[in-house]
Amino acid sequence: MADSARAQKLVYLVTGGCGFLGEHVVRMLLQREPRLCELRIFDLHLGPWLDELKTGPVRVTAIQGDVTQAHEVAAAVAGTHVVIHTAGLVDVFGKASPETIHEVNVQGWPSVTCCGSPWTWGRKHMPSSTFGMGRRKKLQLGHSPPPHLLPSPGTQNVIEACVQTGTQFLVYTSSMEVVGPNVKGHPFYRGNEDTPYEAVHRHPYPCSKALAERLVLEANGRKVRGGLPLVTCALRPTGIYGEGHQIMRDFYHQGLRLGGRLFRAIPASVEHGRVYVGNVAWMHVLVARELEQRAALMGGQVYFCYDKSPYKSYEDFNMEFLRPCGLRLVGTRPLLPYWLLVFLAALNALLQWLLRPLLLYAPLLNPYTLAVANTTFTVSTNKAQRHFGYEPLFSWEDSRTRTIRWVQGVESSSQ
Ligand SMILES: NC(=O)C1=CN([C@@H]2O[C@H](COP(=O)(O)OP(=O)(O)OC[C@H]3O[C@@H](n4cnc5c(N)ncnc54)[C@H](O)[C@@H]3O)[C@@H](O)[C@H]2O)C=CC1
Ligand SMILES: CC(C)CCC[C@@H](C)[C@H]1CC[C@H]2[C@@H]3[C@H](O)CC4=CC(=O)CC[C@]4(C)[C@H]3CC[C@]12C
Repeated sequence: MADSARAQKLVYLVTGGCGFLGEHVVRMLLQREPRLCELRIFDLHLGPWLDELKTGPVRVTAIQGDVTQAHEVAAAVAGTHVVIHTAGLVDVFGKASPETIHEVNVQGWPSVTCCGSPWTWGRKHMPSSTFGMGRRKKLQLGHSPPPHLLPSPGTQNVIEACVQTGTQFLVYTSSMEVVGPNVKGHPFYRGNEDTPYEAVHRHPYPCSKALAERLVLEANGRKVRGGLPLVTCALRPTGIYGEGHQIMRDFYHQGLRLGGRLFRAIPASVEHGRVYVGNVAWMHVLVARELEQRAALMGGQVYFCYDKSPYKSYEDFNMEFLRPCGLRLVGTRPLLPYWLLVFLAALNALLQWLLRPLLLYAPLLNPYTLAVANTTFTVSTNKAQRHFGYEPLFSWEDSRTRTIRWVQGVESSSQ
């Protein structure tokens, strides 16, 4: 590496750096950001694989911490140039309470009802939101509590830490879920960042991501310590797949238990947007790199994460990896009628509620996951290419091969 590049000595922080996406972002930064001199990895749970990174030329600092603790976040952020905030509670199965999801993903404001939904978490109510646009001024998510009333946790902590310690660049991992699918099951077909879509959420996870994204975008332009403006932007991956994808692993094991078969539940015509984890990581690295030079263009913007992965139903897409590992998908049409799936999903939700005092019952199928899996949501955009020159680093063939290899590794390691 050229001395001049190294001389710039950039310090990066990746929150959630030990998660599925976070680990790929960390590895990508080490491979593809020549100006890096220190990489801080902040996570609730640190992985043993971090040790192998500590022998390279970049100083790797692992920090066990909790984003809901303002002082821990501030200590980790102090002295960094760029923060990539991927940490989050990704829970659509009802494992965590709505309050916990909100606290980790957004801020410590336990009494917020999200996005015009009847999903009441507490006393306050927020009106409906309109999403599907790239510009901050169009966001209509209702009124935030006044800042002096905000306790600190979650994404709010990360923003405040940047402001207080003088870190100028913040990249936030948002989600397609910020847009949809909405509770009405409207399809979003080949949409882009400007496609109008009625984003109405009921579930705590998309609500929390939508609120957090708004906080991040609204923070763009705030003066950080030293007087420079904070530059923020948000990346919205669709369903991420690739090495380390827990749900893929679960489907694989379920298929093995069922004698090498999975049973089609969702019509093949329902398309679901997917993106390879390596390309999502690459987009994060590129955004972080370009934010300084293109602050006026990129600050306060949202970008869908996309690549050349084909548009398919959730199950058909998974079979691209599971078929070469010996599984087959039974049925060209769903085996169970949709009304029965709706009934089973509702039954699961009821059982979860009844059993809660005794045990955690969190199956894959619930009314929310059924609605998401059963609604077409695909993106088609080139905004990232136009704004910061993004091209997928991994072709579809490459992404597929890497994922298959990983699933096959899961198989051999579990034997
Ligand atoms: N998995 C997916 O398909 C998609 C994920 N995303 C977003 O990408 C981000 C990363 O998601 P994944 O890697 O899939 O999830 P993950 O669960 O594998 O990673 C999240 C990481 O955040 C850490 N974390 C959780 N709570 C924390 C806390 N209080 N303090 C510090 N660290 C904490 C976890 O320990 C974990 O390592 C999340 O923000 C998620 O909302 C967005 C779109 C799709
Ligand atoms: C037979 C069942 C009906 C099939 C259930 C599949 C579901 C578990 C998954 C279908 C769609 C997934 C979600 C989607 O990819 C979008 C997501 C974005 C995120 O930010 C987090 C994860 C997720 C909500 C993802 C979760 C699993 C599905 C609901």
